[in-house]
Amino acid sequence: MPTAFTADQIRGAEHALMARLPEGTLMQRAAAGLAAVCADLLGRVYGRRVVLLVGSGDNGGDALYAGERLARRGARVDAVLAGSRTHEAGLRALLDAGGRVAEASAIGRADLIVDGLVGIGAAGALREPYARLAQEADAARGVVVAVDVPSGVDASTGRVEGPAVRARVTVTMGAYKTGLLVDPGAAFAGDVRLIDIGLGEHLPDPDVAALTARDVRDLIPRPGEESDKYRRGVLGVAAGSDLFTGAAVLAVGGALRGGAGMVRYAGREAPVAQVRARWPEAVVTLLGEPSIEQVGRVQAWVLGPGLGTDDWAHELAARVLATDVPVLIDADGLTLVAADRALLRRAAPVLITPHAGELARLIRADRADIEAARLEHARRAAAELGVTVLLKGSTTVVAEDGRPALVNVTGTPWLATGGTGDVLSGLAGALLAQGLSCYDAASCGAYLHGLAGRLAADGAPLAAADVATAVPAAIRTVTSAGS
Ligand SMILES: NC(=O)C1=CN([C@@H]2O[C@H](COP(=O)(O)OP(=O)(O)OC[C@H]3O[C@@H](n4cnc5c(N)ncnc54)[C@H](O)[C@@H]3O)[C@@H](O)[C@H]2O)[C@@H](O)CC1
Ligand SMILES: [K+]
Repeated sequence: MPTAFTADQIRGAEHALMARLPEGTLMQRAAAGLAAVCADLLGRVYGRRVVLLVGSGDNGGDALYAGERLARRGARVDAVLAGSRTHEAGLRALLDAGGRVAEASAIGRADLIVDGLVGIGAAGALREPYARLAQEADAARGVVVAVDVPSGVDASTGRVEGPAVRARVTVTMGAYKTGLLVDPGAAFAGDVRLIDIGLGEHLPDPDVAALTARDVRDLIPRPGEESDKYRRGVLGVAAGSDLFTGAAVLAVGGALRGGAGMVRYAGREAPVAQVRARWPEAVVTLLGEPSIEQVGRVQAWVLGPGLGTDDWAHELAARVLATDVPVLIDADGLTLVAADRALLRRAAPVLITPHAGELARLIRADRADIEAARLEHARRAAAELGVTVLLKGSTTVVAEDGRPALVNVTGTPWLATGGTGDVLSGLAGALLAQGLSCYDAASCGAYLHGLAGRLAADGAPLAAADVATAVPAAIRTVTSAGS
C-alpha cells in the first residue's frame, strides 16, 4: 500500500538516518536521483539549458548538487538565487562544474526548470521573491521539475495558500509526503517519482495511505459454496422522492452491482415505479407512512440520495437511524442530520459520504476551507461526529478516528457528473451489507467507483448509470491483480 508522511515524520526519520551516515550523504543521494530524472526528461543533456530556482534551505542544496551533475554532463546550468542565504557548498560545487548564477530572466529560456525554492521546511504561503518566481516558472515553456514538493504546496497537508509551482514531475526524497497525494497539492505535483535515500526502517506509521488493487482484492467479499442471497448481505435503500426518482434508481443499481445478495428498496410512489421498472431484481416496498416496519430484515441501510428534506423524509431518516445496523448517509440524508444532529446518536456504525458543501453544513465550516484542506476537515468531522467520513471530490479521502486516513487515487474528472454519488452510495452500502467495516467499505467503494468511472469513461463523457454498469468490470480488474 503506498504510504505518505508529514514533514515532521520525514524530518524525524532523516535525523535518525543522518546520525549513522557521513555528513552530506543523504543530499548526494537526493541530488543523484534528481539529476537522473532531469536527464531522462531532457533526453540529451549536452547543450540543454537548465535553470535552478534556489531557495535558502536544503531544498535549494538538492537543486544545486543536481545542477552540478547536469553541468558536468554538458548542460548549461543557471542558478537563480532567491533566498537571503544559499547552500554554500552546493553553490561552490555548481560553479566548479561550470554552472553560473543568473537573473530571473533566464527562466524564460530554459528547457528545464528545477524548483528548489522550498521543500518540507516551508511554512505558509510563499514569500517574495519566491512567489513571483513560481509564477514565472508556470508561464515559461520549459519542463518544470519540483524538488521534494512543489514550492507553495504544504508538504504535510496538500494545502495551497497562494502561488505555487505547477510541476510536470515531482522528485520526492525518501518517502511520499501527504501533500503529494491530497488535492489541491496533488494537482500541482504532476507525476511523482520517489527516490530511495534509505529512510525505510526509520519511518513511523504513515500519516495517510492509498489502497492498491491488491488491497481491495483481499478485502472485497466473495460468495462461497455456502452462500445464499440472505447470507451474502441484504441492503436496504431509503432514497428517492417524487421530485428525484433517478437517485433511487442509481443507488439501487450501484448496490446490485456491488454484490449485495439482495436489495430492499423502500420509498414513495414515483421512485418506486422507476425502481420497479429498471430493477426487477430489487424487492420494493411502497411506503405510505414513513416507516420501515414492513421492509424486512437488512444488514445495512443507504439513507438519503434524492430523499428530500421534508418532515416525511426526516421521519424516515429517524426510523432508519434507530435500527441497529450500519447506515451509510448521503446527500439529503446529510442535510437532514446537519439540521438535527441528534439523529446521529446511535450505537451502530455510521458512514457519511459528503462532498465539501455537505460537509461544510455538517461541521459548520466554510466550503472553500474544506476544499483547501480536505484531509484535516475529513479527520475533524470523523472525530467530532464519531462517524467514518468519505469526503468526495478531486481527491476522495476516508477518515476514521484512530485509523490512518486513506486517499483514493483511482478517480477521474469524468466522474464529476450528476448521479455518480448515488451509485457510490449504493456500491459502498452493498459492501457494508456484506460485512465490511465502514472504513473498508468506504475505501473499497471509493476505489471501485473510481476505477469503474475510468473504465466507463475511457477518455469521454460518461453517464452515472454507466458507472454502475462498469462496477463488475472494476471488480474483475482488481480480483485479477497479481499477488
Ligand atoms: N534533511 C535531510 O537529510 C535531507 C533534506 N533534503 C532536502 O531538504 C529539504 C528540507 O530542507 P530545509 O529543512 O532546509 O527546508 P527548505 O529548504 O524546505 O526550506 C527552508 C527555508 O525556506 C525558508 N522558507 C520557509 N517558508 C517559506 C516561505 N513560505 N516562503 C519563502 N521562504 C520560506 C526558510 O526561511 C528556510 O530558509 C527537503 O525538502 C529536501 O529537499 C534532501 O536533501 C534529503 C536529505
Ligand atoms: K521545491
